[in-house]
Amino acid sequence: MSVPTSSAGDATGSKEMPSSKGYRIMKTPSLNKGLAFTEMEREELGLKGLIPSATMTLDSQVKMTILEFRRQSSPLDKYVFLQSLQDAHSTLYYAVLSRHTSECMPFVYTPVVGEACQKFSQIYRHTPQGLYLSFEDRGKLRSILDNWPENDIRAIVFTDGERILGLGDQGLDGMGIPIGKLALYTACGGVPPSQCLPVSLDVGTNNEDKLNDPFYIGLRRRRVTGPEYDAFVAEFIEAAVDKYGRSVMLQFEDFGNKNAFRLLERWQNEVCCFNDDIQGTAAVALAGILGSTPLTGIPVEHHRFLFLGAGEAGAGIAELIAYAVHCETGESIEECRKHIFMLDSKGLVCKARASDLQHHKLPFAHDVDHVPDLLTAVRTLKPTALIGVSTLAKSFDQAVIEEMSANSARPLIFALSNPTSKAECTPQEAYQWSDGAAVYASGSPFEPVEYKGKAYIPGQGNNAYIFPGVGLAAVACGATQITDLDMYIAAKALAETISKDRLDASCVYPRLDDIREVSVKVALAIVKNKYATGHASVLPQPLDLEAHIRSVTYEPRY
Ligand SMILES: NC(=O)C1=CN([C@@H]2O[C@H](COP(=O)(O)OP(=O)(O)OC[C@H]3O[C@@H](n4cnc5c(N)ncnc54)[C@H](OP(=O)(O)O)[C@@H]3O)[C@@H](O)[C@H]2O)C=CC1
Ligand SMILES: CC(=O)C(=O)O
Ligand SMILES: [Mg+2]
Repeated sequence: MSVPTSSAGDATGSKEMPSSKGYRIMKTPSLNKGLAFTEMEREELGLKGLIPSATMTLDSQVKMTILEFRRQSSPLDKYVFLQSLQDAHSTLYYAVLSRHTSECMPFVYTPVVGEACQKFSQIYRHTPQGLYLSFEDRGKLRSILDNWPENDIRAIVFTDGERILGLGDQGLDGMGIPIGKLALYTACGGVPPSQCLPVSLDVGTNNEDKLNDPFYIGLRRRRVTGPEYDAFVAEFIEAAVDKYGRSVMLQFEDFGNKNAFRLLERWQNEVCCFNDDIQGTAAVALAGILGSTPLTGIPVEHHRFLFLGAGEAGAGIAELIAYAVHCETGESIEECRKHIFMLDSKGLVCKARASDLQHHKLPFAHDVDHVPDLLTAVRTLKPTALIGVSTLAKSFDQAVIEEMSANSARPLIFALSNPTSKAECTPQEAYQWSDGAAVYASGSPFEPVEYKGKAYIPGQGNNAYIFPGVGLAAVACGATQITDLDMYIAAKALAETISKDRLDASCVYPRLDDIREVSVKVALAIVKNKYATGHASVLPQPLDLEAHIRSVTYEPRY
């Protein structure tokens, strides 16, 4: 990024851009070094007097900042503190996030980003953190992209805010999600922050509280639907590809499921895109299942799966499991789906309901009797793995977990709904009600648990283990397409990173503090596949793919 130049006589009225070069440098987050500017830089760049005389290294700045972060009193204060740091001093922000990933991640991402989205209008800080593309500006999106200060964008996360975590329609306030996800692209995947762009597609909201809130900063109208909605999304995607090129990676995030499946089908073979809630979640869940075999003794093809929730996450995970079993055993996908059952808000998805079911549920509408509730489904179907993607807090109750334990010596209990308040059960509950037998994972982070003198670490089964690696892969090889095979490969690569000591604590995911290395492994697996299948545009193929991937990663340093 270059230093903004002084310009007078524009639409800023009588106000002019500051003429001091040093001031403009310090106000540019990616150029600001704060107290780390050297004496020579202070002289040469006109910074004298703008900074106290002390100097500090990046290491000392990180130490000082993490202490200040810890002094913030509420979770939302911590979120705002980190966002303000990102706005003011981005190298320091990414250094803090990269070196204190497990400590800071809950305040950039789930669960606190959920509260931040609910209150996004209240905590809006008047600095551009991404692009807000309003339906009112349809027809002009391509030129609006030129207002963003960076031109070499490689990764975009975009949402229309309709299904923000398990918190429903947040309208424009859902922008907290793309901002948080892209912060993890950089902190966890090493994708350069200048190449990342968060985007909110503001098509209105059906959230009455937002519509009635005088301080809501989004479009004050009910959601755009139908052909106008599709045309607006298409205008954005085409504008992004036109400006940034065929290999710009577009991540659909937190769309409502009536749009998400259709949009993915429409665009997945045309541009480099994926839907994180459908595909990224699928890969992380499959990784946990593959990684659990040493604990359960059950390979994926011998599990019997029951899902609570048959939406984006549920259908995505179920289809990838079937794909994985098909790849492992050679059985047809249809056969592989027969081991997977789903409940939605109307009970068991089954053949008798076929005429009323959404398209994505039909492959799992088996010829079994309808049951209305989870406990009866567990009793009759006898699953060995229970996966919660329902947004229904506390739905895995004692009776359900006990019944699961009767079916399997080490039942898989994945309570993946976000944020924490929506988790189907806590790890404490899962371990206690299964007498320590459950192999548990959650979508949002939980503290380790001690049960009967043994230490358990609840793994975070969150797509954050996948999308930074997918993004890194796409950027490193200029991917032109992301496929289900990529997600299967990513899941296998992630499963291979689980260490013995994590497994000893019944945990089926690696340490979050190791995520940079994990993302390189995920990226390497995908990049190999992209070259093998002709979906890489960085040519000729680098000889050493891992070295190439590492060479494109960003390190926060001055
Ligand atoms: N851990 C992770 O990485 C991820 C977690 N998630 C979480 O998963 C949850 C679901 O997300 P997503 O699939 O995208 O959302 P969707 O809206 O697409 O699907 C939600 C599903 O839950 C079902 N459901 C709702 N209420 C009940 C109920 N009372 N009983 C049974 N089923 C119910 C819905 O039923 P119906 O179809 O009848 O409406 C629907 O099938 C969210 O909390 C989200 O945060 C999502 C992505 C990633
Ligand atoms: C993690 C995530 O993508 C979600 O809960 O929507
Ligand atoms: Mg999501």
